[in-house]
Amino acid sequence: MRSFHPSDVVRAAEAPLLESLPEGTLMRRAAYGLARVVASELRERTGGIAGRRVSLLVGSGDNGGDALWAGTFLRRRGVSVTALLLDPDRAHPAGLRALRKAGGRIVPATPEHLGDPDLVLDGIVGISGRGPLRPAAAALVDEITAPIIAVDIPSGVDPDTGAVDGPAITAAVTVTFGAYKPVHALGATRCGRVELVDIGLTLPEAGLVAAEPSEIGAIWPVPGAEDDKYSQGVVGVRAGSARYPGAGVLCTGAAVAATSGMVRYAGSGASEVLARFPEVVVSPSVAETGRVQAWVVGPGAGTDDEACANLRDILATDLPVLVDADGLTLLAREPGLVRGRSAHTLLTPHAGEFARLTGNRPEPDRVAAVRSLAADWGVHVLLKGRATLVARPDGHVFVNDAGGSWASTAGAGDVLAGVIGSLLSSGMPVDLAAAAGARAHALAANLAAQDPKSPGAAPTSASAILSRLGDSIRLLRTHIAES
Ligand SMILES: NC(=O)C1=CN([C@@H]2O[C@H](COP(=O)(O)OP(=O)(O)OC[C@H]3O[C@@H](n4cnc5c(N)ncnc54)[C@H](OP(=O)(O)O)[C@@H]3O)[C@@H](O)[C@H]2O)[C@@H](O)CC1
Ligand SMILES: [K+]
Repeated sequence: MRSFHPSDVVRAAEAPLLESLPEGTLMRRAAYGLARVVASELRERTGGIAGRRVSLLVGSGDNGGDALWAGTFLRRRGVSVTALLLDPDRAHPAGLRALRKAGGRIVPATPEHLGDPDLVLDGIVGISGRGPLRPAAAALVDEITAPIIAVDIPSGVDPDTGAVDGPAITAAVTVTFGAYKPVHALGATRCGRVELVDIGLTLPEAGLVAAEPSEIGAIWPVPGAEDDKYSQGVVGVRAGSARYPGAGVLCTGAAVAATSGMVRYAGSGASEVLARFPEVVVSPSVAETGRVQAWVVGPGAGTDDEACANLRDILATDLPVLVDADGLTLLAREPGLVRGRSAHTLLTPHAGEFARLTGNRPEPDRVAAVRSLAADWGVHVLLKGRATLVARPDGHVFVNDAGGSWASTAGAGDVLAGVIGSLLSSGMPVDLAAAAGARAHALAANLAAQDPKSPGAAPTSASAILSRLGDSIRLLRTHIAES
């Protein structure tokens, strides 16, 4: 698992080391690691290190100190270094002295001093930064055309929420120290590739984690020697309606593709489902559906009296239930249906549905928002987005950065619900099922946007995502073989 630690936790972990080590040791450790990444980027991008040009954007705190020390180490390798000071009176004194001594140029932070660098280091703010870039920094950053390496975090992006509320850095690479911070998962599009430099921090267990692909591959249920179609789990799908038959087809098809057990469909779209997926066992109603180990309810299922009665009946069982889409609209009117359940419930809202459930949109602090809904209602919550979050009622959160936004297409949510539902029926813990489903779905969307016969990517669709689920699961499972 990859852990993400908020800034107050990182600061607390730094404190004992700052006490016990000679002054400046921790910063030089961080800066040395940063300089190594910058040097390798220079070599990669320009074919060499000595004689290349690096500009440092230096703010008023230790983040600027990191940049100045990294500049010092790069000077020693023959790099031409210019430090642009945004707040000259507050720039890190020891870093400034070291860079000056090493032969770096130190200038005020104005566009005419930017020159034509090969790389720019963003040392404007680190974990004490709040809000967007201030006007002088924003004006300077506007002029930059070279790739930017962010020091610890991309400045202007909130370190703990990844929220952006005005001008901010978009980095090609972010080099972080001691621990990944929430921004590296929640604001991934601003961070570029993220490299972690170990500075020897001892950290507590994190409340925000991401599963590695190999970990998802390792837990993905596949039939064992003794398994039959029932023993692997049977999922019931109550999705689709006369108005939205496609939702039933997509959701059921995804459940079929995700695991090898059995899928039962209940609803008015049975003939459409059968036409596309003859392996599904269909019945016209929830009451007539055979035994299942988990339910998916809601995608395209409507909000009429019958849909409401079905939701009630399904939630009255002692089985894990995933509620999505129209099911969430109904729940928003009657939250009592899930609050007292003894079995697990997973709600899978997008931001708009989240607002319907709680009265507030989840931004800017999506992690806090999803935790609060999960704790208040005693449910698991998967909040969709580029960074999908899965919160347990106890506050533990999984994050999955999709690595692209190709899944932002109609019907993709129906596919996600089907995948997770079938994992739930296999008996997988709810948070892992949701996190694994989100990962496989995002990967399938990225695969669907690509074509092995030509480079690049193109818009895709929910049907195409469904058709690449098998490839996605195979890829995740190959990671086990490789590791
Ligand atoms: N301690 C150590 O040994 C180690 C520390 N490490 C490094 O230190 C970093 C944290 O450093 P830090 O705490 O000194 O503050 P930092 O993030 O540089 O901000 C400085 C000041 O900027 C200001 N400011 C706020 N928002 C702003 C904005 N939007 N735009 C512009 N300015 C803004 C605000 O001051 P204000 O102007 O509001 O008075 C704030 O106090 C950490 O990320 C890591 O890089 C590593 O080297 C590991 C070892
Ligand atoms: K920074």
